[in-house]
Amino acid sequence: MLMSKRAAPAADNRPKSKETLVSLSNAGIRRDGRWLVRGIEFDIARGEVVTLIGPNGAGKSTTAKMAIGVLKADEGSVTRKRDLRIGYVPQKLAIDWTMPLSVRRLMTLTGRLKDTEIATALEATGIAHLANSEVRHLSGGEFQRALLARAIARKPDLMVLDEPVQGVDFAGEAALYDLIRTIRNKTGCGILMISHDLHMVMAGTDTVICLNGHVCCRGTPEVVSQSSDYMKLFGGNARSLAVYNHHHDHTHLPDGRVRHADGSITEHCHPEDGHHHDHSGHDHGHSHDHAHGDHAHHHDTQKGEGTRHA
Ligand SMILES: Nc1ncnc2c1ncn2[C@@H]1O[C@H](COP(=O)(O)OP(=O)(O)OP(=O)(O)O)[C@@H](O)[C@H]1O
Repeated sequence: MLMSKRAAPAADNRPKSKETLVSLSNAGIRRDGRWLVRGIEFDIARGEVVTLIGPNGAGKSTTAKMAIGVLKADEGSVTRKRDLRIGYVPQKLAIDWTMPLSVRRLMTLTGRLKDTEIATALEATGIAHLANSEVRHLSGGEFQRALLARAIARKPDLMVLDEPVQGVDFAGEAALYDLIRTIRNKTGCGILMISHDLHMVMAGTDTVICLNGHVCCRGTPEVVSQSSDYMKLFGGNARSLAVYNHHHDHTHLPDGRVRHADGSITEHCHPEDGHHHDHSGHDHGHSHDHAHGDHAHHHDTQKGEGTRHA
């Protein structure tokens, strides 16, 4: 399907030479009698950028929180390198925007930092000149840079970035992805990034994992970007075509069982189920013919709307 012509969804063929920072094995989170995500399998190695994509409500944030231990897996296992240092940039930040807050203060809200550490981090994200600026006056791109600076100041082994380009215009977005790549190259940290826009993942991602309550598919973005179908969908006019389709032929029921196209119900997916196909020739669209809850199956991501969550 869209990520890889050959790779089965659960198979992970990446070389294992680099130090593994986090490893999820058959991991799932259950709330109110419903599996939010289930059967999640992936590793993040040092220096690797893994991006989770999927529609709204697919479980991307839930999976990231499970990976870093904010949420505990209800089944399966999540293992982290000993003393793993994590820099987390959440999707939403509980900030009282009516209160004055400088960038410098934002950096130290959750822990002390030396002046030199603050200066180095702001320098690295290109906003050293904004150290004393009011956070509420920052542009979307500057705000995201401030959050990145805050995360890298503690020299994490793993950075987790939940929608790191929200509220950022197109040019700013490209610059931010460059910056994220530079941080990875300079520090060698692993990066787990979340996006619901397939276009975004082209920038410097090693592995894309498409979620929809479970791992639909995974692979390198190169495979996608080199395919003529991808070009048709995303080339040239990529921004307005940030809609992805892919085909599922089964439904994950709230109790974890699976209902197939023929109406039969089994405990697990069949190997030949939709997201397990060899998808060569598949259009790189993403049209779900079944529901994993009530999320939208086509989504056109509009950026630059300044969605800063308070
Ligand atoms: N604590 C909770 N209790 C019950 N349901 C929850 C809880 N947290 C999240 N959910 C539900 O789990 C599903 C996955 O949520 P999650 O935030 O992980 O999705 P997402 O892929 O990050 O979505 P988005 O792209 O909209 O940010 C959603 O349907 C959400 O409503």
